[in-house]
Order: sequence, then C-alpha cells, then structure tokens
Amino acid sequence: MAEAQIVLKGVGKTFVRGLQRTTALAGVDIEIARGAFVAVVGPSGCGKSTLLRLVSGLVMPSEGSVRVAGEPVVGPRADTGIVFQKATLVDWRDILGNVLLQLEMRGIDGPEARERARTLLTAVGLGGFENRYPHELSGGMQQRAAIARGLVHQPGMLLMDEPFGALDALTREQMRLDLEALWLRERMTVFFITHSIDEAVLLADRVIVMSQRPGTVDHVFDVDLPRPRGLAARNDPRFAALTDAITRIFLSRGVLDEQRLAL
Ligand SMILES: Nc1ncnc2c1ncn2[C@@H]1O[C@H](COP(=O)(O)OP(=O)(O)OP(=O)(O)O)[C@@H](O)[C@H]1O
Repeated sequence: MAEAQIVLKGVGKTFVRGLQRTTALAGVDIEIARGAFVAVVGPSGCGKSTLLRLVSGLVMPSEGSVRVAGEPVVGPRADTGIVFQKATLVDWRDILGNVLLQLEMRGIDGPEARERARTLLTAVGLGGFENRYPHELSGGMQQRAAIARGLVHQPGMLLMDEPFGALDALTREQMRLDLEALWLRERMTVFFITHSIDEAVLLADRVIVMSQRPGTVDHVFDVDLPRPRGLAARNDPRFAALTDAITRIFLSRGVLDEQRLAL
C-alpha cells in the first residue's frame, strides 16, 4: 500500500467560547495514502470544515493526533494548497499576479515559476485571461484561478472545502471534469469536502461519510470506477449503487427524510 500522507488518530475538536462548548468532531480516525483522492460528505455542521482546517494546521485538535507526511501538524505547512468555497482573490492584482502571490509568499520567483503559473492557468481554462482583474471574471473563472493558485507551488496535498459549492450546475460539472484531469496529471493527494453525494462518487477513490455532530467517520466507501471518469461515469451501475448506498446511510440516520412533508 502507498505511504500514508494524512493520518488522523482519535481526533476530537471542541470549541470553547465563554461558557459555550461545541464538540465538532469526536474520535475521528482517517488514513489517506499519498496521491489518493478522498472526498468527505456529511450533514451540515458535522465538522467537515473543521476536519479540513485541522489537516491544514489552521486549528489544533483537542484530542488525538493529526500527522501529514509522517510529521505532527503544528501549523500551516508549506507543501499544502487550499481552495475554499470563495475564491478570495486580491482585487488589485491581475489573475496571473494572484497566482504568483502564492509563490512570492514562499520566496519562489523566476521564469520557471511564472511559466508554471501560466501553464496552470491554461490548464484550468484561463489561457488569455492572465492579465484580467478578478472583478472582470465570472465566479466560475475566479474559482478556476483559485485552483491554479492552490496548485502553483506544486503542493503534495490539496485541501478543498466545497470548492464548487457556489457555482452554477453546468460550471460545476465542467470544474469536476477539469479537476479530475488536473489530478491525473499532478497526482497530489486531494482531500475534498462536499455536500454532494454525486460529486464525491464522481471524483474520489474513497468517500468518507460523516455522522451528524459531533462528527465521526460513519462509513467509508471505495469507489471502483475507471478513470478518467468523465460524464459517462454517471451511467455506470456502480455509480448508482454507491450513491444509493450513501443516500441510504443518510436516510437511516435521519439526515434525509423522504416522508417529512408527505401528506
Ligand atoms: N471557530 C469556531 N468557534 C466555535 N464553534 C465553531 C467554530 N468553528 C466551527 N464551529 C462549530 O463546529 C461545528 C462544525 O462546524 P463546521 O464548519 O466544521 O461544519 P461543516 O460540516 O463544515 O458545516 P457545513 O456543511 O454547514 O459547512 C458547528 O457547530 C460550528 O458552529
């Protein structure tokens, strides 16, 4: 088996604010192999973003341990790329400048770095838009730029928190195709948070299904669909079987309720 890139053991996270304590996660055990594409689905508020922030080193666990590439996570790591739901580009820099910022922050400069930034912008469909400013681009294009920014420093690990959540359905579909193609090319480890069962099964090698808060790992599914999956994967009976199995978990846990408004 490939070397583990992300290992969480017995992880719990409780936020304390005054007298209020919120236990977001409890007893989370996850192991992700280097180069794998793993998606996490779960109900709202079950601690998915917290999980991603723990792996990114932005927050520390209250219990248990988080290790990346064999080392305990004690803060943000240089070899990590992060993409959030909002692109958060700086509006006084053009698109190329935004992507290069990631490199400048790491003291990386020079023609090779610029070339990689340009190549990635082309790969995400923004060739020819390098010198446009964020406000001149659609939401989908801004998110594409954010993905290029997340990958330009060649991170071993890409953390994505609902990266396509704010996009229209068609753009989202295209972004999924593009992300799979990028992953097949770069082979970074991807940890992908989503609310969409379809999206998780279409993209990931493994889908982790979280319980309601305090979130823990409820089920893990291996996705045995050939790659590249493209749009045809939806017609594969294994796709239907997996999305159905995950849906049934949410039904049995009361996260989904078919009868709620039945008259
Ligand atoms: N900094 C914080 N301080 C206090 N409570 C927090 C903090 N961050 C998250 N929480 C709480 O932890 C729980 C899990 O939040 P989190 O954002 O991780 O869930 P989520 O599964 O990503 O939710 P959603 O799917 O709605 O985005 C929530 O109850 C939230 O209110």
